[in-house]
Amino acid sequence: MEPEQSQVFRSGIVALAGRPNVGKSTLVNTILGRELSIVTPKAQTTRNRITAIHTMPEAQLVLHDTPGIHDPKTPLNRALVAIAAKTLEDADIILLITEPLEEIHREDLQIVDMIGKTRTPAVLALNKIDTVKPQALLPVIENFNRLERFEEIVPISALHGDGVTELVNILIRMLPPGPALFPEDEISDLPVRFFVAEIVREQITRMTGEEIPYKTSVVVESFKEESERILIHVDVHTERDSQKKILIGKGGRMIKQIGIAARKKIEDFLEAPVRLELFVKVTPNWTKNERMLREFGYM
Ligand SMILES: Nc1nc2c(ncn2[C@@H]2O[C@H](COP(=O)(O)OP(=O)(O)OP(=O)(O)O)[C@@H](O)[C@H]2O)c(=O)[nH]1
Repeated sequence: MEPEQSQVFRSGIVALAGRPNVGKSTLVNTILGRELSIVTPKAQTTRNRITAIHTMPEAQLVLHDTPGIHDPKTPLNRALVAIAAKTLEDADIILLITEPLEEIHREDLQIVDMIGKTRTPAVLALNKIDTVKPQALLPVIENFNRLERFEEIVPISALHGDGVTELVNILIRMLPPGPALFPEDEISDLPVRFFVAEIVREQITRMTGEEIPYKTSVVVESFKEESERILIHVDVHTERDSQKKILIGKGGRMIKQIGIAARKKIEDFLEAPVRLELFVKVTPNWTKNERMLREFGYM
């Protein structure tokens, strides 16, 4: 007997694209049902490509984060735009996430332009619908429909979960048939080091405000499993002495707080006791220097 359509297992890669703060991390967390990626109210915390894997009985979704599309003036931005273009091209589906604004945001149009240069089918998730009246949605949907780039436009609230199941079902239907790309118990193919760095970054963002996180790069220098606990040595690179001072704080108070909060989260994540050592360093021009961008994994 031929298997029914619904019995065919599907799997593939979904590239998540969207401006900072539209709710990509929140959506990934809602889909996965646990806190895996980093959610903060500050923009651009997900600078590297996060891969999250959601395995269901009938399908496996591999979610790739696409870096924001910036004016490619600096080497860092050029590297990010190149990664973005490749992520979109390599995916099975592009999922653009945005908010219901009266007019389409300029940066969304840039992403739509990039989508047009790929052969990848695209879906639009209109997030944060809990923040607008239902009648405000229709004109927004029409604006995006006119671009003729999206196979589906799905209103959702990533925060409250509305529409997320529908969205996932649409994505599953669009995936090619095929076996799971990753073993079932694997949530992410990114090394633990990456998550450790993201957790430290998140705490820096939470505790220092807008400016500092953009100017820092967090690198896990070593990760040793000892008998009693895991010893982790992390370097936080800043561009200037003034930023280092803010990060360290009066009498070392700031870095201590960041370290304590990050350690707790890392322990929750690894389910093991951790000793976290944070070192703040001044590495001038790290965002401008291509060699260092490569070293830090941005290229
Ligand atoms: N009201 C409302 N707020 C939301 C919704 N989804 C996300 N948010 C909020 O929007 C803010 C940004 O969400 P994130 O998930 O961090 O956004 P992001 O797109 O991953 O941001 P970057 O890491 O900067 O790319 C957070 O304060 C979320 O709580 C939603 O459906 N409704």
